[in-house]
Amino acid sequence: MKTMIIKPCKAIHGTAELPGDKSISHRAAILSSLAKGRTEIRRFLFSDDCLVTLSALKAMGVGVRIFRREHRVVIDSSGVLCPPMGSLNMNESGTSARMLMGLLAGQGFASRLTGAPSLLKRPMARVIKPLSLMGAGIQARRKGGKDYLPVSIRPSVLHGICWRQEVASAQVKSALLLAGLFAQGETCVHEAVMTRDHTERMLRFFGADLRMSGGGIVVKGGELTSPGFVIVPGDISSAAFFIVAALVLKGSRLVLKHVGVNPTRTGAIRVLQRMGGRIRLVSRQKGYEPAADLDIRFSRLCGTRIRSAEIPSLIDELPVLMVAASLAEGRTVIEGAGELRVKETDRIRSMSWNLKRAGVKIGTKVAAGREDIVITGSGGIKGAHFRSFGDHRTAMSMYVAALAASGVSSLDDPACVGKSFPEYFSVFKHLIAR
Ligand SMILES: O=C(O)C1=C[C@@H](OP(=O)(O)O)[C@@H](O)[C@H](O)C1
Ligand SMILES: C=C(OP(=O)(O)O)C(=O)O
Repeated sequence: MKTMIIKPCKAIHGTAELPGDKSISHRAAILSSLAKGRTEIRRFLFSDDCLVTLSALKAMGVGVRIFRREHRVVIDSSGVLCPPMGSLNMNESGTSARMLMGLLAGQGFASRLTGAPSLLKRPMARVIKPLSLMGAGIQARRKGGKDYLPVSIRPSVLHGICWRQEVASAQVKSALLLAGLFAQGETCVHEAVMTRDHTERMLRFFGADLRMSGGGIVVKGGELTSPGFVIVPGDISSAAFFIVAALVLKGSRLVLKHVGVNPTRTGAIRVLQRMGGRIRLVSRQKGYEPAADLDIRFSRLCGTRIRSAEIPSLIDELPVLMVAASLAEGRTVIEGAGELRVKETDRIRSMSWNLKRAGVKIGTKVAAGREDIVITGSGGIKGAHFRSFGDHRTAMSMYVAALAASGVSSLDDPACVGKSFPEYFSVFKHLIAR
């Protein structure tokens, strides 16, 4: 898609039901493939990344039937994976790469994972190190003393370990828990800061022997049982763009239906409420994952301090929170934002580049191994030519910034939003038009 021209918009209005959660869609597909029999996944997210996971599972003999118009996937599995022909390409999906590495480490066949150039630059030692301690035979491409994709995985006999997380990463935790299903003994993961717990919830939903013990998550090997069907709630990370747009565009009122509100994912809501954002959770729905409708009204935002311990609960929302901070009154400090440097692109660099163009005062401060972002909000930004840097969250964030800007903007490579939210612009058009 060529450069998109974006005109400022007065307000957004209406009700929308957003696509299913990306993290939960990946997990639903993987666990359904490990459970013998049929599982139907409803409201599955058909984005580039989740399709990567489905293709990899299909390449390992899992029956995958896609009903796109109904947002449904039907998985038929024997409960046992088969050796894939050739390499499995993870394209740009870090979640697929790291979680499948954990899964493949414990299989009785060899495999190889590769990916697109952006993924080949992302760190893999964080997952290879603990998997190797479990006995996995993983050979990575080494560059500058660090591990990257492609990786080759030898069939190995795994044994459980007790692992204290060195990086607050749900992908790493999930890889270890998946490997733990195929390991002898118990596998235990301790987190200093809790990350999204979708894998734990989904494993329990599929009957795995998983419990909390001594502050750690403990899983035992064993078979999974399909619950028959899984309903994926709406993606809070996708909702965040609409929430910020409704908060900053004067006179807006928006209702988002059936959004996942797992507390390990709702840090952005808490931060925006702290900034003065009027966001209400209504019609709460219980289940293996909690959900709710979100009612959002235009609000006057003020700056805040986001603490390091909050980062895992809002990591993917940070780019759009940076937009909210730019449009707020006063200073916002985001402590310990360094993980943003190792996403699809360096999101501190991509967002700083764009926001500076929009006239925002933004800088970083590095001290004692921690990187903070400091934004001085002035209540307004100006239109400019924005760049996606090939990164979906940067593109979607700068689209929101452009809607709120004074003057026309443009955005290159808007098609990259397909990684997590192919219908992004059409949902916005519907809410702007009303
Ligand atoms: O587990 C997951 O589904 C994810 C975890 C996060 O990554 P990290 O585990 O690297 O923090 C997040 O950024 C990613 O979009 C999805
Ligand atoms: C970082 C992301 O995903 P992944 O790590 O799966 O590539 C994201 O969706 O913002």
